[in-house]
Amino acid sequence: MEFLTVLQFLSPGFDRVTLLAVFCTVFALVFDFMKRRQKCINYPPGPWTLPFIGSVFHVSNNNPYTSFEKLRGKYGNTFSLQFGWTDVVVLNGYEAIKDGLVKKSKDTSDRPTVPIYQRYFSGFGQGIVFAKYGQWWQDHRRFALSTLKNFGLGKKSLELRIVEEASFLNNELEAEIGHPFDPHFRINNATSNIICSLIFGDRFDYQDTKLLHLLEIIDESMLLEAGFWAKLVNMFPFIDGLPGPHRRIFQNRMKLVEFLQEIVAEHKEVWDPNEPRDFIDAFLVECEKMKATPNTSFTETSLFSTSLDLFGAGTETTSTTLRWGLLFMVLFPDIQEKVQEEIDQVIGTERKPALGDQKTMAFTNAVIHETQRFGSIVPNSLPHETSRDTEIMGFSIPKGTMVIPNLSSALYDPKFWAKPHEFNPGHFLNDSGRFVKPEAFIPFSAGPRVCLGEQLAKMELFLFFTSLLQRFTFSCRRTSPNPATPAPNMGSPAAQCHSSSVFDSDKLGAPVHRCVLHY
Ligand code: HEM
Repeated sequence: MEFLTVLQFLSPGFDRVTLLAVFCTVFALVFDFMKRRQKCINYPPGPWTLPFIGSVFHVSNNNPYTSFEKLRGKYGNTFSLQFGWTDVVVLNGYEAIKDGLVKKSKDTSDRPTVPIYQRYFSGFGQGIVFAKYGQWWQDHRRFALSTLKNFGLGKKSLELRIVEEASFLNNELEAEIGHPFDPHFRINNATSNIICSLIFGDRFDYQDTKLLHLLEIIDESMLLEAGFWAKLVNMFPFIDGLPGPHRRIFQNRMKLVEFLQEIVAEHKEVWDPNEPRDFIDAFLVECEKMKATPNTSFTETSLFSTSLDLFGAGTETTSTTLRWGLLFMVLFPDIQEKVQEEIDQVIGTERKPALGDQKTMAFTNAVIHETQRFGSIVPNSLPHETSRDTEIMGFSIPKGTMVIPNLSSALYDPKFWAKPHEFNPGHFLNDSGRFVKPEAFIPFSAGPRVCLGEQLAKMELFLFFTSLLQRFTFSCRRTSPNPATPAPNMGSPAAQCHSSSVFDSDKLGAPVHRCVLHY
């Protein structure tokens, strides 16, 4: 107020509100001008910007991929944007993403401070997903990976757990014969049960209303986090306290924390440090070990953020990919038939699928990979940030710039894919029908921040997908409109066929051993 009084003294006749507005505008213009000067030497080109809002209006909220493609056509594979006052560089095509995330990984592996997550995590440490690039992230990522390995990642025990869960899922779907139903949360429940087994040492029944509520919460939060309001709050953090849908994100977060608090309390009652049963037990052992270390990041509060990261990241992603897979089977029945022929040949009808089958099931493997490529469920990865000045594709990028790896642009890069905009399992098969993986296949991103759950997700995708297709045939309900050919990059398949995302099933008699599940 002192400052305003001085201004008022210098400009008599103007009221305080007018003076404040004039001052803010001048400040914004000067700040914007200084930023432009700072960036102009060899900075990636980009569209024009406006003070305060930057170039955000050049990017569609519903389909950023199309906007990025337009901008890429005009400015090239490495172009710049400005979201509010945040400088952003978008990397397009496999070559630019590899240069940015792999070759310059030491410079680009930080995460930006996203205001909505800053509030989201306040008091609970950084977790892993949005942790800054440094000791905390390194310690927690390493601990999570090695603990998940100890509890079965890549081992037979976890494989058997997934196969068992796939049977539960099949039973659930079978129980719906003759009734219309939506598979969304059952598949979520199945994938979430795998990560729950690793973190909490337990699974949840498909009728468990508590878990169902939590899965709905995660689903809602993910939609809200990608929505308009969250973007607005990230650009203008000061509106964070205003009412709006973004506040649900914080409320949902608290519900998840409360759920975890209960589970941790139960664990502590029967905790034996010599025999950790799951991730929570192992984390508590680590907390005990590090108790005497000053400023240790292994505390009970950080257990919440890390576990929630694994729980959230490990549920929706794999489940969404599986639902894309089912939708593609509905849309391409000839491909579904070929997958089933391979299943019948290699696995048969009685034995349960095993990971070892993968090497003799080139076509099924190709279909799963093509589902991931064409579905592109995390189209822009997670945002990165430069932790020091760097150079990507010959452009100078200053420290503190947000880097968006446009993963879809690599997954549809015409240099690597013969028919990038078609669902074509042939992309992963060579002339003699053997499975091959082009290097531009990066749905899990690349570099040090590559998805921590890649190995787990791959195990789950193969075992769940083959189990489902061993038991069922998926097709469009005779009375339903055919689900529209999906436009990928939209995240969830339900977004494409909302009205028809209900399955209906009826059983065919012998000699066909599969049930038909109708979309
Ligand atoms: C099909 C399934 C999945 C896909 C497509 C996927 C994709 C991704 C992508 C694109 C990233 C961002 C990488 C980057 O910043 O460049 C990521 C990060 C991450 N994912 Fe996944 N993910 C999947 C499943 C999982 C599962 C099952 C887990 C559970 C263990 C998981 C845990 C994580 C974590 C913890 C991170 C943050 C890594 C870090 O910042 O160091 N993901 N994932």
